[in-house]
Amino acid sequence: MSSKRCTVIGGSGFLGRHLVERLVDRGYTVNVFDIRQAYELPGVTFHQGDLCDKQALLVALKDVSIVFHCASPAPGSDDRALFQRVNIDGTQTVIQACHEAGVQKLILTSSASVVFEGTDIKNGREDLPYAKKPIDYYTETKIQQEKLVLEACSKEKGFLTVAIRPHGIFGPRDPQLVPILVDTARRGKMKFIIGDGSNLVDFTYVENVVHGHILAAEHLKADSPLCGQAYHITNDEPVRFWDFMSQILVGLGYSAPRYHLPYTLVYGIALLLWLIALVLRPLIRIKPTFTPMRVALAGTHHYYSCTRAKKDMGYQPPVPLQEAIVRTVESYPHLQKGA
Ligand SMILES: NC(=O)C1=CN([C@@H]2O[C@H](COP(=O)(O)OP(=O)(O)OC[C@H]3O[C@@H](n4cnc5c(N)ncnc54)[C@H](O)[C@@H]3O)[C@@H](O)[C@H]2O)C=CC1
Ligand SMILES: CC(C)=CCC[C@@H](C)[C@H]1CC[C@H]2C3=C(CC[C@]12C)[C@@]1(C)CCC(=O)C[C@@H]1CC3
Repeated sequence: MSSKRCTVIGGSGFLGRHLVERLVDRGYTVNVFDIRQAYELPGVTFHQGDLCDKQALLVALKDVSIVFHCASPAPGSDDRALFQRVNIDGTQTVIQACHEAGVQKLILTSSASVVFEGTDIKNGREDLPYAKKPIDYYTETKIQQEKLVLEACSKEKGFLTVAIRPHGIFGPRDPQLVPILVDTARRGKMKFIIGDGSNLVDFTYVENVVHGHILAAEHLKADSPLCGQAYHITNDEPVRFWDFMSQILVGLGYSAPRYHLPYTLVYGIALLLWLIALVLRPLIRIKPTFTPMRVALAGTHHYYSCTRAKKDMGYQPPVPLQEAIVRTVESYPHLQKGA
């Protein structure tokens, strides 16, 4: 079995597709397994299916030595059953399928949010405890998913696992961050800064996240410290949340937010709106822009140390933040003001 044959589960998604493209550039033979086929690429074989279906997975894992698992329902969904089915039950199925297919390495895309509870994290390391009160169902199931994958690591069985924890991934073709931001600006709701605007956050360029995944796959060996461990992968340049948002907005021709609102006031209003939406749910479905989770993400410090990744796999982010922002803004001409 060639060590350069791999399958990317979730390879049609934002991160997955960037990963697939880079793997192909580096001479890997790549299978994509996803519930949808979003593109075609020479040298890449697509397998359409649900990762909860072991038989479908086994076809895509045949003769493969490395599996990257970066599939998940979108974090914005509030479908608890879907998160449980895909992130927990489905990940168990992925692990079983890897065993049966003789896969040697499993690289999971986890999330730095597994330790975030809505309060400040400054330079957080991987040994922070998992969140006892995760901010949403998505994060709750990402925690369980990471535990499953790391506990499955077994040198005896020749099955090695590692989890990559990125934070705030952005870049070309991202369907979340820039589109949500522009949509909010177009609705005239990007006028306010929550808090004093000094909170630092990690935003990580997608190519740097891809680099971290490939380094992890290539350094994961029976005698390496990576076995069964989690690694933060960020741009290693924490930035003020509101400066980052403003740079993207101004780059696309919109005004930067200017007026400050107290954090506790906005959080309280978001909590009230969330409760109202919950009560009215049997009658009408409302999706407020300002959810408590979003307000917490926009108004607290949450940045992480990637010292462990630097030490164990020689990680350094190849694309600096300013260049990443320019590349990202240029990649969204259709979201420019007036376009
Ligand atoms: N975007 C971000 O800022 C961050 C993302 N992550 C993680 O990175 C990973 C990739 O995220 P994105 O690329 O942003 O998401 P995405 O939504 O663009 O990609 C996810 C892919 O998974 C596929 N998928 C979903 N359910 C599936 C199922 N049952 N069977 C097979 N495929 C399925 C989707 O079709 C999609 O192509 C996820 O695990 C996410 O939790 C972690 C931290 C931050
Ligand atoms: C670092 C990190 C985890 C980023 C995640 C991405 C999203 C959660 C953000 C992308 C756009 C952000 C955004 C807001 C909250 C967080 C995001 C959805 C607001 C809704 C916060 C309140 C506002 O004033 C408007 C913001 C629009 C953009």
